[in-house]
Amino acid sequence: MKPRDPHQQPATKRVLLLGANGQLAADLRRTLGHYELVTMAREDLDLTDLAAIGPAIERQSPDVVVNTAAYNLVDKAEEDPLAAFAVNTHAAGAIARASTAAGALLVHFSTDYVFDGQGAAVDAAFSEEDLPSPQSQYGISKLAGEYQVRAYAAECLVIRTCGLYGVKGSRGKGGNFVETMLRLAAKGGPVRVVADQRCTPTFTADLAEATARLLATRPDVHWKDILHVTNAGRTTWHDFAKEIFEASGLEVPLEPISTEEFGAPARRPVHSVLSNEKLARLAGIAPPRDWRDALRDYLSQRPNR
Ligand SMILES: NC(=O)C1=CN([C@@H]2O[C@H](COP(=O)(O)OP(=O)(O)OC[C@H]3O[C@@H](n4cnc5c(N)ncnc54)[C@H](OP(=O)(O)O)[C@@H]3O)[C@@H](O)[C@H]2O)C=CC1
Ligand SMILES: Cc1cn([C@H]2C[C@H](O)[C@@H](COP(=O)(O)OP(=O)(O)O[C@H]3O[C@@H](C)C(=O)[C@@H](O)[C@H]3O)O2)c(=O)[nH]c1=O
Repeated sequence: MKPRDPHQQPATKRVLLLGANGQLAADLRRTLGHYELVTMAREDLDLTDLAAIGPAIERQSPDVVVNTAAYNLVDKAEEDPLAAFAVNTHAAGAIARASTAAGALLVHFSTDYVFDGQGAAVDAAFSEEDLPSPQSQYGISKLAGEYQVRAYAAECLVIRTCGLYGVKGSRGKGGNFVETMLRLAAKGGPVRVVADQRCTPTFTADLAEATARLLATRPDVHWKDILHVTNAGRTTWHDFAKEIFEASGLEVPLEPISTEEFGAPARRPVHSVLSNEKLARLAGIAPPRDWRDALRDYLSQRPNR
């Protein structure tokens, strides 16, 4: 273990990026590219092999470990919760222990699905101090992962985010919501989308930018903190789809439906808008732009698929 003065914040030099083939990782490779960046994907380290995690991280001797790896299949996790817990909870704990042993700060990502949003006002936004109440195996496994990380990492930052879409597309999900909507539109519709779940879809480029700023400035947060980082504003999945079609100049029949009508196996939060207030107040980092601007930027960057 490298000796560390807890009162001195070390300069970040060597960053180990886990989950390196994912969509968020693709943007982090760019925004963290000025560091000595070491990347590990599944083929380098299978995170379900808990015993392999410690030695693999120790070998790299990182100053910072950034863990983007996750089991993201929300519905499938209901029938195979152990698969979700293996990566989202137990691997997260092993990564935290290994980061502590290496003297590294751990940056770990979590989700709005730790909340249920029951009874939340339309204009409400969850703060980091609000009590989580996950409704799905995925959400429970991610919340348990947060606890593992905060219990075992000497220094960590848990970044909760929401509804990610990035140019690379989610590896776990095989794409993202925007691409799914455009694919359904290409078939002519009607596209039916839930209109009773409110959240803030977030462009991975903006999250990766905010993460890089957090690392660069080492702000006045306690390095065991949770921080919410999403694009600004709020919408429903239905209105997000509407905006995707409008911004793409597509006229597609779009029907609002209820969560019950959609009938997914996993329960999702009815309201999971996250407040970025702490990011601005403690970290002094301007919250990412409005979700509509981010979406337009994404649409201009996406390759023609
Ligand atoms: N996607 C979303 O909408 C949201 C995501 N988040 C969180 O943000 C983070 C990043 O998500 P995102 O970039 O979208 O996810 P991706 O699915 O794009 O990337 C996750 C990566 O984890 C890797 N992984 C999964 N299982 C293992 C394993 N056993 N061993 C090694 N690697 C593994 C995958 O590897 P491989 O490429 O080989 O499959 C994949 O590259 C995650 O923590 C997620 O929970 C939070 C809110 C919303
Ligand atoms: C494809 C589709 C989805 N939906 C609904 C299902 C769901 O409630 C919502 C969003 O669809 P998704 O498939 O993106 O849902 P989901 O996989 O639950 O998305 C979540 O992924 C995990 C990893 C997170 O952490 C969350 O922040 C969130 O982004 O839209 C429709 O109503 N119609 C459709 O045609």
